[in-house]
Order: sequence, then C-alpha cells, then structure tokens
Amino acid sequence: MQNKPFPKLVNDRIIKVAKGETPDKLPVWVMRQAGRYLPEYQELRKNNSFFDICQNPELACEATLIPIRRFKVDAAIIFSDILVVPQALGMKVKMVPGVGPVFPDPLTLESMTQLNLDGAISRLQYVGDAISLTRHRLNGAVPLFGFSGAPWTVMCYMIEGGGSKTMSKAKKWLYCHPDAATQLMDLLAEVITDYLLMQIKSGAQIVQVFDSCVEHLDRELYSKYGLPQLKRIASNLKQQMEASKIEVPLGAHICVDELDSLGYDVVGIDWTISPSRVGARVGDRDVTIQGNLDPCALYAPKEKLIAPKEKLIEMVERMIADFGTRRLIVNLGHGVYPDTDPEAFKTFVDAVHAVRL
Ligand SMILES: Cc1c2[nH]c(c1CCC(=O)O)Cc1[nH]c(c(CCC(=O)O)c1C)Cc1[nH]c(c(CCC(=O)O)c1C)Cc1[nH]c(c(C)c1CCC(=O)O)C2
Repeated sequence: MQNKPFPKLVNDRIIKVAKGETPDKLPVWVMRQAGRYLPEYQELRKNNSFFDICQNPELACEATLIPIRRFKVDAAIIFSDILVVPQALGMKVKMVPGVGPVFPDPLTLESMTQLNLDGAISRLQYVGDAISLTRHRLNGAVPLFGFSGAPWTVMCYMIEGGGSKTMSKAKKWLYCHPDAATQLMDLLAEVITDYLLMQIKSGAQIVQVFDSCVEHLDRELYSKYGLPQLKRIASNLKQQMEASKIEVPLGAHICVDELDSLGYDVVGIDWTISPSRVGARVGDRDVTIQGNLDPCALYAPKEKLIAPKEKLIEMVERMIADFGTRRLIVNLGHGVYPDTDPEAFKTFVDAVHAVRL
C-alpha cells in the first residue's frame, strides 16, 4: 500500500488558491468537519474512544471520509488531534465527553525532563499510516490536509492539563520561568517540524499549524514566543520540503500585521477580523486568507420567521464580497460546533460554490 503511487488529484482548487492561482470555483472546507454534529461520527464514537479512532488508521480514515461522502467540501483533513504530540512525548491524555481533553498529570517544571523526544515521530507513525491509507481511499477526489498544533498552543494544554479560559498556568511560565518556557517551545518546535514532514512524506498535500491559544498573548509575548516559533517551523519545513504548502492559525488576530512575513502561504483568521483589515491588502499581499464566518451563523432555527437558509446564504455572499475572491479559501473562523444542523453545513458549502468568479 505504502509504495503504490497515490491517485491523481481531481479537485485541486485549494492547492491552486494556496499558490495564488485562480480556481474554477471558490474552495471551501470546514475545521472539525468530521465531528460530533454528524450522526455517522456519533455512531463511530459509540464503540470507540476518541484516541482509539485516531490511533487506528482504518477508523481514522473512515472518520475523515464521513464529511467527504456527505458534502461537496474541497478538502479532507486527517482525523486526529493536536494532543497526539504530547502523548508521543510520554504524557497521558484522555478525551472526556462533555469536558474535552484532560491530562491527569499536567506538565510541571520538574516533570519537563521526563518528556521523551527519542522515537516520538515513530510513535506517531499511525498518523502517517492513516494519511497514506486515506490518500488511496480518497482516490484523488480532494486534497488531504495534515496538521499539528503550534508550540505555544500545545504547551498551553500540556501545562493547564486541558482547556482553560485564561491559560494562566502556561502564561506563568512565560513571565516567571522564561528559560524553561523557551526550552519547552524549542523542543516542541523540533518535534512539530519533524511530525509535519512525516505527514507530508506520508501523503498530506497541505498542512496546517493551529495556534488557537495565541489569542491569550499580548503583542510583546507574541513577538517573543509565538511568532518566532511559527516562523521557525515554516522556514525549517520549507527548507526540507521546497514545495510544501503550509498554513497557520485560526484566531490569529495578532498575526494580521505580519501576514507577509510569517513564511506561510495561507493564514487563517477568525470572524473578529474584518475583511477590510486584510482586504485593504488583498491587491498586494502574497498570502492566501482562510476564513472566517462565525460558526454560530450556521445555527439555523427552522421555526424563525426570517428564512434562515436565505440569511446564511446572504452572510456567505457578503463575506466573500468583502474579502474579494482573490486568494480566498472559505472556512469558518473556528471549528463547526456539535449542535450544528448538517443541513446548514450543506447550505454553507453550496452557497460558496454558487458564487461566480
Ligand atoms: C485546540 C485544539 C484541539 N484540537 C484541535 C485544536 C486546534 C483547533 C481548535 O482550536 O479547535 C484540532 C483538531 N481536533 C480535531 C481535528 C480533526 C480534523 C477536523 O477538523 O475535522 C482537528 C484539526 C478532532 C477533534 N478534537 C476533539 C473532537 C471531539 C471529541 C469527541 O469526539 O469526543 C474532535 C472531533 C476534541 C478536542 N480537541 C481539543 C479540544 C480543546 C477538544 C475539545 C473541544 C471539543 O470537544 O470540540 C484540542
């Protein structure tokens, strides 16, 4: 299987737009498109834990393909999680229903020395295997995304032991233990670069680095910790993989001023960034924008007086008109929420494809 050449890519809209070329239609995909809002995924989850699905290439491939069978999205994203990296470094992580990820033993200054870098990439080989299998099963229909968390975001979860409103424990390291924080982020940047390279070699056609927790950093901390690590990953990866197409985070308000210098071909933004902030630069920027509709726009209460479908279509059209159609990959500004109606998801995707270029 590994040695068989991958099928030829049929729908290359996203790859084209990432490179700055003009597609036949605007490409659209959605973060967390394989998730709990789909009954097929819930069915799969009934008999398998979250990380069992991630670690079993057959199941991960199956989860990845669910939204591809249902909707005309222009990309697949491999079913996995950013927290498989701390797992490969030796940390325990559980996915608790209704709570989210939980680390029973969060990282401390003392336990940092126990992180096991040796062999981490081979412990993540199951992700590579899932990617190779999925590339074959996709049969070239759409490109396959690989992904990783960025060092700051992964570090936040490792230290907090799960989600947090403030990320104050992780930020304490930045203020009080800057050397340990830098050491940890350097270590993570190294693993993440190798991990993404392994995904690309396994068949990922585009990779995304999620730095979701960057919203907790002010400009000074971002410049000192967030930005250099993101740049380093992009430049090291590009050095090793000349042709790779890479993109960065959602929620990256703070990246907007550095769009062109980040070293990524695509930058994801959320709905708090008005198109005019990046739109003003659409003509001269060398970077593709990904985003940024509010996932709540997909809540479509059927009983409301205003036709929700029309309202959603209008929002999609307005967003695209505001961004302009050049170098735009349409997505939500965050992952699709579990209580979204799959019909609204379909309306969103179809509305994007209906826009004339
Ligand atoms: C911070 C982060 C995580 N994971 C991820 C991020 C970065 C993007 C973001 O900000 O959302 C990224 C991620 N997580 C998942 C994917 C799969 C691919 C896809 O987009 O479809 C991707 C790209 C699956 C998932 N990751 C998770 C689920 C739901 C788990 C379940 O089935 O119980 C899925 C399908 C769980 C998860 N995983 C994580 C959290 C905080 C949670 C709980 C929140 C939630 O439940 O939505 C960590």
